[in-house]
Amino acid sequence: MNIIETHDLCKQYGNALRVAHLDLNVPEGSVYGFLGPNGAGKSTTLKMLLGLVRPTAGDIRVLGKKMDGGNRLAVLRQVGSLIESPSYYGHLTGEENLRIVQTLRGVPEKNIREVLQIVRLDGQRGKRVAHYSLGMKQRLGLAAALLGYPKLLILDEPTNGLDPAGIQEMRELICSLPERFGMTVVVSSHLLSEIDQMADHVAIIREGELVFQDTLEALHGRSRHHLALRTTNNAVARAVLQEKSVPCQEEEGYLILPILSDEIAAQLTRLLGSRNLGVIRLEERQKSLEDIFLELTGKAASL
Ligand SMILES: Nc1ncnc2c1ncn2[C@@H]1O[C@H](COP(=O)(O)OP(=O)(O)OP(=O)(O)O)[C@@H](O)[C@H]1O
Repeated sequence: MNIIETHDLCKQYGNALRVAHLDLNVPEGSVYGFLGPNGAGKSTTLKMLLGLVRPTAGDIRVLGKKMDGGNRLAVLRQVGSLIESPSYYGHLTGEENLRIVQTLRGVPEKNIREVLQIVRLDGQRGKRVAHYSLGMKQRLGLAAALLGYPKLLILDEPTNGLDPAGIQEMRELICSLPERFGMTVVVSSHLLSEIDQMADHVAIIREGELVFQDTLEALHGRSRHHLALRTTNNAVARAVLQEKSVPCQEEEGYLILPILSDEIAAQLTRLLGSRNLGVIRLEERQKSLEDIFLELTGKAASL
């Protein structure tokens, strides 16, 4: 079952279609990484899922219900979110801040202690939030999102601005939520490496359009092995390969071929030698996830 389904979801700002015909399927119990370069439309999409931005066109179903006027509030009661920097009262303690949210949401008081423990802020609960580090503030934001033990958690770039230790901690926390509490987590990022370490399903968007949606495993499956061949005359070598029906394409001075058995590779190098071609390099390569991200989005993975 999919906990979120969108169909033909669009958002237009001025004349520009910033989110274009998105069909998203978020499986229940997954950590669903929503990946794309800056400005690709991630925040706009997540805000539409939460009813904070009105779609120009398309349908959204969350927890099996269509997100329209009648259902919206009932659905959102089962959804927690952290969008942009969390807001808080700096002069109040972490616990006092959570008490305000707890009262507004009408959830049991005992949840405050529990979520403070989950985000490992129980030792700092009496400290004023103005004196919290950025990582602590971010964890407090997550605690507020967790207060009602939502079925679905939507987090927009939750590791933005955190130091490496804070990032690692947030990542571990997010990964643990489906198993510990049966939650589904949608988490956006512009960093492939981050999604690679957190998610089991991935959607990649580019300029508002979905360019990939599948399991993380399927994304890894795209990083195929291949052979790279460099000879003293690639143009002639290419013709020889064609004669032998070996598909190849030229990339930066190398002929790129599919993986061949040792025996066929040996035959091929002998044949090239017999045509007076020297083999300078014959190496096995694998496309990295970064290469795939670049192919899909036109942007480097770390942008
Ligand atoms: N309220 C708005 N009015 C006009 N244009 C907007 C508005 N909100 C977003 N946009 C534009 O829509 C596009 C997508 O923005 P969005 O914030 O959704 O991207 P993003 O993928 O979340 O990027 P980032 O990682 O930088 O936050 C951008 O070109 C942005 O300028």
